[in-house]
Order: sequence, then C-alpha cells, then structure tokens
Amino acid sequence: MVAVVDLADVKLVRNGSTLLQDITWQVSEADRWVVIGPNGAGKTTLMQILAGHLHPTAGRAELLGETLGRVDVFELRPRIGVTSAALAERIPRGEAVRDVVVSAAYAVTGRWREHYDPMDMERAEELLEQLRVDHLADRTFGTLSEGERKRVQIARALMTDPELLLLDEPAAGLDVAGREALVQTLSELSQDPYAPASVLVTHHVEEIPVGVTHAMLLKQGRVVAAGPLFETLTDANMTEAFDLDLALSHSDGRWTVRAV
Ligand SMILES: Nc1ncnc2c1ncn2[C@@H]1O[C@H](COP(=O)(O)OP(=O)(O)OP(=O)(O)O)[C@@H](O)[C@H]1O
Repeated sequence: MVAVVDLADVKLVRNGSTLLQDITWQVSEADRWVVIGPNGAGKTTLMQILAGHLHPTAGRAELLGETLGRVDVFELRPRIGVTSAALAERIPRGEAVRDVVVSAAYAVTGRWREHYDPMDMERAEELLEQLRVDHLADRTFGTLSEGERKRVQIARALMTDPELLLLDEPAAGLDVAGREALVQTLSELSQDPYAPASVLVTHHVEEIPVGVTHAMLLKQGRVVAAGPLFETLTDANMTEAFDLDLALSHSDGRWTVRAV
C-alpha cells in the first residue's frame, strides 16, 4: 500500500502554543479516515498540514511521497482536494456554480480561466451530477442554500482529480435533512473504489459516512487513538477524547452517541 500521508512525530507550535504533538500517522490510498475531537483539539490545524499550508515545527510530514519543506507546495497542492469553511468564504458569491467547479482546474495551475477546455467543462458537469447539483449549474454560488454550497465545494475539490481529499466539517451548519442527504452522498463517495483517499473532520459521530475505514480521535493536540474504525471508535476512547462518559451505538453503518 502506498502511503498518501506519512507523519512521524509531528509537532506544531504557533505563537508559542503547542497545537499538535507526537502525531505519527499513515493514510494509505484506499483509506477513508474520520478525525474526531472536541473544539480546539487541533483538527483544523492537522488538516492545514495535510493540505500543505502549514509545515511541522518538528518531525517529518510526507504527503503523496513528498516531504514538506523539500517540495514545492505549489506543485503538491493541486494533488490535494480541500473543502473548508475558510475556503468557501473565498468563493465569489456572484460566480456561476459551473465556473466555481471548473475554475479549480485553472486556479491551481495558474492558467487563464476565460477559455475553458471542453474536457474540463465535461468533467465539471459530471461532478455536479455526481454531487446531485447539476440542476444548479447556471445559478450563482451566493443564491445556493448551505447544503447546496457544500456539495458544490466538494465537486470543486474533486475537479483536479486529487489523490487526497480533505473535508473539514462538511456537514457543519446543515439541518438534519441536509446533513442526512450529504452523509448519503459522502457514503457513496467513501464506498467508490476509484475515489481518492480521504480525511473527514467532524465533532459528530452522526456525520460519519458509511464506508469510512479508519478513525483518529484527537484531544489537546495529541492522538487519543487511531486505527481501524471499529477498534478505535469505542466508548472508552470517546469518553477520554471528550472528557465525558459516552456510549456509542452503531446501526446500519451509522453511529450515534449519548452521555451516560
Ligand atoms: N495561529 C495560532 N496561534 C495560536 N493558537 C492557535 C492558532 N491557530 C489555532 N490556535 C489554537 O489551536 C487550537 C487548535 O485549533 P484548531 O482550529 O486546529 O482546533 P479544532 O479541533 O479544529 O477546533 P474546532 O473543532 O473548534 O474547529 C485552538 O486552541 C486554537 O485556539
């Protein structure tokens, strides 16, 4: 198995605060990971390392076989698809949905975006269809509901055919119907053997799509547990990560949790 992510003793210090430490972790190309942890655990910080936006203060971080610090991150980043609230804020509200998706191929390569390649347009249409938002292709991004925006962002993240897909809280801000519909779509993606390796960040076990293979629980910048989903997502590990007595239930591939 090829390691898509290979972190060894990663530590990250910012403004004098240690945000991550002792992070040793491998993600293989067939893996679908979920990273769970309370507010402030370091999940987004970890995603920023995986996106090539932050370098570890100590330790070694290899992404797609390249070592951070020794590789041109501008060549690496197109190989990594990212969705996050911070990125969504940068999408112009007046941009047509089709352009939001197709422009990903141009933004990352620096090509001029007025002349889209027909093959790129075709791929954008296919992705919009896969994410079930093809009927919105002519609308502007700003007119979409939160759930529709999340889907368009995922289509955009997949546009460059990345080898690693990072989804930072993709269901945040959605109502229960929107969440369930998105989890269904992410379940299809997770179970697609041609989909890239993925890492999904969430606070909520209810948002874990069917098909996720591995979990990491983070707390105060450290790994509480990491490994195959069913070995890792246990009452004891959740209780430790969230400092609260928790009991998990699992049914039909979906998870719930409650305090006991
Ligand atoms: N530039 C920075 N300088 C100092 N501390 C920071 C910086 N950026 C983030 N932090 C702190 O690092 C910790 C981890 O933040 P991070 O956003 O990675 O957590 P998170 O697990 O994603 O949290 P949430 O679930 O609330 O989104 C937090 O305590 C945050 O305040």
